[in-house]
Amino acid sequence: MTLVIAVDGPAASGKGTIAARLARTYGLPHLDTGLLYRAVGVKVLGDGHSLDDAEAAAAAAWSLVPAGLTEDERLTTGEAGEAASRVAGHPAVRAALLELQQAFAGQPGGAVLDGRDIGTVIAPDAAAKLFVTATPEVRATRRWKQLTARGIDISFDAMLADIRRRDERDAGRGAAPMVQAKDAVLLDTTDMGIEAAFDAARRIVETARARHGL
Ligand SMILES: Nc1ncnc2c1ncn2[C@@H]1O[C@H](COP(=O)(O)OP(=O)(O)O)[C@@H](O)[C@H]1O
Ligand SMILES: Nc1ccn([C@@H]2O[C@H](COP(=O)(O)OP(=O)(O)O)[C@@H](O)[C@H]2O)c(=O)n1
Repeated sequence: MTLVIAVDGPAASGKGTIAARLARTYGLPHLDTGLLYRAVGVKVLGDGHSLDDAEAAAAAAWSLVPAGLTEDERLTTGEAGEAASRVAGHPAVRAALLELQQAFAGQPGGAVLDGRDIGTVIAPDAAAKLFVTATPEVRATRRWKQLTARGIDISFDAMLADIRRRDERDAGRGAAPMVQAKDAVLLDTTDMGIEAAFDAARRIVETARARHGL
């Protein structure tokens, strides 16, 4: 068994920060799977299609080139997050992105992936599974600070409404809904700073490593 770490959770819970630090700590490659859905959503909009057009979204997903997504600033906006969550509801889009994610998780040396369905669908046999969460208010505050620091103008109330809407859509969809895997450990970071959250995450991974002899 290899060390595959699945980090799932709702928007702005800190899963990406935790996943990136775990990857550095254990010397593993990291895939932010949200970027794949963001890239599909942005492509659909850029091509002038409706986000409800499952066929156009699936075509965008099949033609996706994952290289360079982390450097693409267009994928970090609130609109990209919203578009991502709309196209993510199409089963054909999820099917198109499945193989790529499973290949990443299946690398011989192990991997860290963060998203919504890593522990449930992409890597159900992952050695360590975390479900990172925090209250909507705290998550909206984190995302608001992150976006305003980049000069993006959005009110806190609009941010909170965005977060709540996305939570509802992601948890309520039929295809691979956001849900904590039965064997995932819940990490509520509402009252934790980044350091404390990371320490807690590392302890969860250490326990899983010991259990699997990794
Ligand atoms: N425990 C924490 N306390 C305070 N801020 C945090 C914490 N974890 C992450 N952040 C900050 O919140 C924002 C969203 O974190 P991120 O890791 O991108 O979330 P996600 O990947 O779940 O959307 C970032 O600006 C990050 O630096
Ligand atoms: N594994 C994943 C990752 C993201 N997504 C979708 O993509 C959207 C954007 O994901 P993200 O992880 O980039 O969003 P944030 O949590 O960073 O705001 C989510 O709201 C989900 O709808 C998904 O369905 N499955």
